[in-house]
Amino acid sequence: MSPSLMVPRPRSVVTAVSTDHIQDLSGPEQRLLKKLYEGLIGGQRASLAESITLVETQHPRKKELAQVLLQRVLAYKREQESRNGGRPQAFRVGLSGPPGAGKSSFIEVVGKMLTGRGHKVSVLAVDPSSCTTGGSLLGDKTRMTELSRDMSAYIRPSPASGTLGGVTRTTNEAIVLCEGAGYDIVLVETVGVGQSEFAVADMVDMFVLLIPPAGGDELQGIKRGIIERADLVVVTKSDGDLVPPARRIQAEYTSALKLLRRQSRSWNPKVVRASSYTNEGIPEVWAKMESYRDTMLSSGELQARRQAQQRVWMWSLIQENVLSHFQLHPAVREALPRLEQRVTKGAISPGLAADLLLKAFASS
Ligand SMILES: Nc1nc2c(ncn2[C@@H]2O[C@H](COP(=O)(O)OP(=O)(O)OP(=O)(O)O)[C@@H](O)[C@H]2O)c(=O)[nH]1
Repeated sequence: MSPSLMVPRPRSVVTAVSTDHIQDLSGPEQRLLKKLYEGLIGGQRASLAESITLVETQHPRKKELAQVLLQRVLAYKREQESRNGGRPQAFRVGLSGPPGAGKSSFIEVVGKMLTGRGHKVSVLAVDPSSCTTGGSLLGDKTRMTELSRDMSAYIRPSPASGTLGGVTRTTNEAIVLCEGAGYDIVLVETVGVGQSEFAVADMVDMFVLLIPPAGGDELQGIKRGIIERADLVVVTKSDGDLVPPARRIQAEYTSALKLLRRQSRSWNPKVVRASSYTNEGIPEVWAKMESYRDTMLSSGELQARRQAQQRVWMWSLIQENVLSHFQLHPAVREALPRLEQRVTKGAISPGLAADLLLKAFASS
């Protein structure tokens, strides 16, 4: 993109973030940020919840405040990490699977096991249905009832509205806030619908696919592309009558994974079975996750993955922002309906229309 097409950033954002200060913030704003920051790093759930609400806001000034808060939390996390020899302190795990795969039951038992072992666990949801329909695949029913009562756990439903891009951004930011609040395990849950799985795979250290032990049609919804992204596949509900089909699915996925391109030089994706009802296989699943983390940390791949994710995240923010500036630009808005109509009728080529719109955008 030529420099003339670049969108100037609103000045106030630049000032607020780069100086992190004080002269730009009013007294009440400073007090609010101080209260949130101190509460958050003190591990208070109410402050964490309020901080996540702040990053989810659409309000322009509050968005700026959210960025200031994030900068402070990031600085705090960097300090903590450098004390930890540069190793990330938290482990981010993405969990996905078709509706009814047993995700919430799985997260409930794994989450309880982990808090029982002294971990602090947060669960964030990315629900693409709330973006498109305003309804929700993940949020409507009561899920993870026990874990939600656990003081060492924090469960946050998906933001109720916005584009997938917007939800992705706020989830990325919510991860940072959870880690600042001392949650050492962050689980990001999504359903296997639309692009949300790929978005989640791009924001975590490890991506886990949950597959129910049912054949045929129910598995049709699982995209090949997402299986390639899985570091671990868990065949759920492996109990009672479901053990034989669970074994069969395990064998099928094990051979399917062998044919796929490896994502990591040090880790081979595995397929395991577990039951949230009997708890069988649950400690083993966690042991595999830990072994993944140790392997990827010692090979340096985990750190490299995070660095790459930061870049991807930045570029997707830029794309989203540039596009919305473009769409809101007065000259573009004026020319767009007529040009769109002419393109649809075949009067001019899409390329020419795009050029004209970009010129209109760049010229004023
Ligand atoms: N037999 C058996 N059933 C299970 C197990 N885990 C979950 N289920 C059942 O499977 C159904 C779906 O479980 P959920 O945990 O709600 O699945 P989910 O993937 O979170 O579902 P959505 O919220 O629709 O995305 C429920 O009826 C559960 O009781 C299990 O380990 N064994």
